[in-house]
Amino acid sequence: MIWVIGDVEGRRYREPFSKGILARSLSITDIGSERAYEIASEIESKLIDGDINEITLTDLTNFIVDYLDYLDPDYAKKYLNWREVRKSKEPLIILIGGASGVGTSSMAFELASKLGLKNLISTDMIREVMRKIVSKELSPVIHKSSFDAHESIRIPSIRIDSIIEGFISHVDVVNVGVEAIIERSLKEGISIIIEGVHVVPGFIRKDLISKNNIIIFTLVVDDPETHKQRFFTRCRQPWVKRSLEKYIENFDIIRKTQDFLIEQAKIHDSCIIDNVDVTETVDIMVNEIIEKYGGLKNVEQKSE
Ligand SMILES: Nc1ncnc2c1ncn2[C@@H]1O[C@H](COP(=O)(O)OP(=O)(O)O)[C@@H](O)[C@H]1O
Ligand SMILES: O=C(O)[C@@H](COP(=O)(O)O)OP(=O)(O)O
Repeated sequence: MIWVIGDVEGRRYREPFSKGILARSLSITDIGSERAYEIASEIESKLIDGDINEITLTDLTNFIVDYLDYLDPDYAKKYLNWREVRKSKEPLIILIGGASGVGTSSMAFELASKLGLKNLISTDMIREVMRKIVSKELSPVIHKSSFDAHESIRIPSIRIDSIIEGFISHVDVVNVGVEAIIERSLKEGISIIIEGVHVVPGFIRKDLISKNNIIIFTLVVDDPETHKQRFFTRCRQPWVKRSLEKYIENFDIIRKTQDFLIEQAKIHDSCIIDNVDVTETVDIMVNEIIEKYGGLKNVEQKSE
């Protein structure tokens, strides 16, 4: 048995070396789960061959980095960068927005797997809970979708496109719930990914979004045909209950909401990603996170 020695607030602890834990921590590189497990086994064998049955977490990390560097310096670099990110005293809160069907749910899942983050919530789910609390009479807009919320606006404004007005009203209400999740995550120190059409640059309270440990991405699908196909691939899954018709009928409106999201992302200088290739989308998000968050040991609020 190899024991790994660490300390929390000066109190020493030890836990058995686990190839599974080590393999999962290598997910940030592009090694792939099978090879990651092989590398974890190779590292374990080297420790045993070196008659090491107790090792500090720091020495184990250095041992892993040296072995990764020997295999491929890029593996070591990605592993080290990610460990820097995880040293921060603040939780990592990742917001992934985008019009319906662009891939926010799928990319959130891929990113969570890559980063080893356990908490992931969709704004659709937040909205569902809020719908139970707020009646249709009191807030008709929350009981609609983002792309048909305009139908619930009782007195449409003459100054703004009614579709965008409906979208704004719908997003604004759901954001009360989104902000509650962000506040809870900050309070508890929980890293989380929040994804969905209701994550819109400029809609989340400035005192929250200005924190350096909160990062927002806007996914888009530039090509309309590719975007439309996404609804077909999603509805192809036998367990998916949402009707394809509803999205195809409202496709032009959904594209209009995407144009609004792009406008908002540009105004608020937030990262826009054309979500065409899964690996590329995830790599862009990982690199952005490491760049923005990696050097922060003690996260402080950005100056106003
Ligand atoms: N980068 C991508 N390349 C190919 N297909 C994708 C990509 N991102 C998402 N998809 C697929 O598109 C469909 C819609 O994605 P989903 O995550 O459900 O969208 P959203 O949550 O934004 O409505 C799903 O079938 C998903 O597998
Ligand atoms: O409100 C909306 O635009 C969609 C967002 O869901 P995604 O398409 O982004 O999953 O929710 P809906 O009411 O269609 O279930």
